[in-house]
Amino acid sequence: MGGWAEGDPVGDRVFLDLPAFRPERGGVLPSVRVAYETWGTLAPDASNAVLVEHALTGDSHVAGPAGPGHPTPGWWDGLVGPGAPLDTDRFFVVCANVLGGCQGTTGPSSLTPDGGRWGSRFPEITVGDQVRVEAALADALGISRWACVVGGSMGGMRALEWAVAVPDRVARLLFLASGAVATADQIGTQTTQQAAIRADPRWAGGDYDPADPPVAGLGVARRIAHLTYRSALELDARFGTRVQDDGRFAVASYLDHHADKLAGRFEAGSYVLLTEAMNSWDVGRDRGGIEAALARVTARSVVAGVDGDRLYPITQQQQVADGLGVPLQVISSPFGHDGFLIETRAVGALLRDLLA
Ligand SMILES: CC(=O)SCCNC(=O)CCNC(=O)[C@H](O)C(C)(C)COP(=O)(O)OP(=O)(O)OC[C@H]1O[C@@H](n2cnc3c(N)ncnc32)[C@H](O)[C@@H]1OP(=O)(O)O
Ligand SMILES: N[C@@H](CCO)C(=O)O
Repeated sequence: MGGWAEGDPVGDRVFLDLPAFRPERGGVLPSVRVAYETWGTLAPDASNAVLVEHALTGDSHVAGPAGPGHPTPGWWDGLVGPGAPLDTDRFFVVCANVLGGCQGTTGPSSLTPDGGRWGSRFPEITVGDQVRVEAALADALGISRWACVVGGSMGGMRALEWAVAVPDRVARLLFLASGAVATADQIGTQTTQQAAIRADPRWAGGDYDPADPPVAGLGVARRIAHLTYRSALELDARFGTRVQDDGRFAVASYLDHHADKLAGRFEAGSYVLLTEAMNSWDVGRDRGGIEAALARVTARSVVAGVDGDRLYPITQQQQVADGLGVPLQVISSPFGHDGFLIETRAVGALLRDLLA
């Protein structure tokens, strides 16, 4: 299907410094740094730009190997590159680390002007705030209208917010494995994850020592989250009741592994802040409700979900598809929510159709 290959041109992570930013719920960030990567070449009229929005623990590194500033290989590696669905011979692909994140964009682990870390002083942020920062990035890059905005899960929220907040700036939209508003189930599992982090004494109210972070709490949060990202059937088929030589249930060992990996690459402060932004997500707030908000969208849209997704059930994408007046595309996958990351062939086919 194409995709990034050794030797292909890839953008290094670059930074844009923005002036003071006022989040909608109060407070002020005296400056905001945005870390982003690009692939391909921007057309002289800037008409070929595609914005890719990463999910909760993702970053700007959509494609390419792991490296400095990219703790993991590209999370949609096969989808970006010459001849790939996001064909870098045609498109200029942009992905920025989200406001509040921890892979180069300003977040709770960033330094304040007084030289300390933001920690608990970091203001509450919303998905709308995150998109306003991305709009400033688009302005700086000279992109007045995206050829396409693409996102899954938390990235789907930002993609939809773009298409609703500034419809004239989004020509096409791929909304994947996400919802128009947080559900009680999502808020419940995410606040439980936050509670696990807060219960770690190292959390210190959010002002933890960066040399001794609350990895135990973050690890428990990831275990809970990871269970919601996969399906019960898949886990049972893979691990069943198997006990490893080290005495651990195989599934517990698998979750330990994912907990350790996340704790090694992610900040607990960003985890709490970003899950709270997801908890407050409601595209219809202050817009007369979800239906009225979706009616603002002018982008040619594809809405897709994963059939076994227990976290963002397909009914949530059906609501968005109905509101946008498009058919719902269902990706069949045993993996559940993580299907949006794993089923790149199916996602690629949707992208090719949308961008044809
Ligand atoms: C846009 C974004 O969201 S970006 C962020 C996405 N990336 C991540 O979240 C990174 C964490 N990983 C994941 O969430 C998922 O692994 C995905 C979606 C990326 C990939 O899913 P899959 O390919 O199905 O991988 P899977 O969940 O099976 O995990 C494989 C890992 O588990 C390990 N593993 C499997 N069984 C066991 C076990 N019994 N004990 C310990 N480890 C185990 C494998 O060795 C492998 O380790 P590695 O990733 O260090 O190589
Ligand atoms: N594995 C994804 C799932 C959230 O959508 C992540 O960690 O971002």
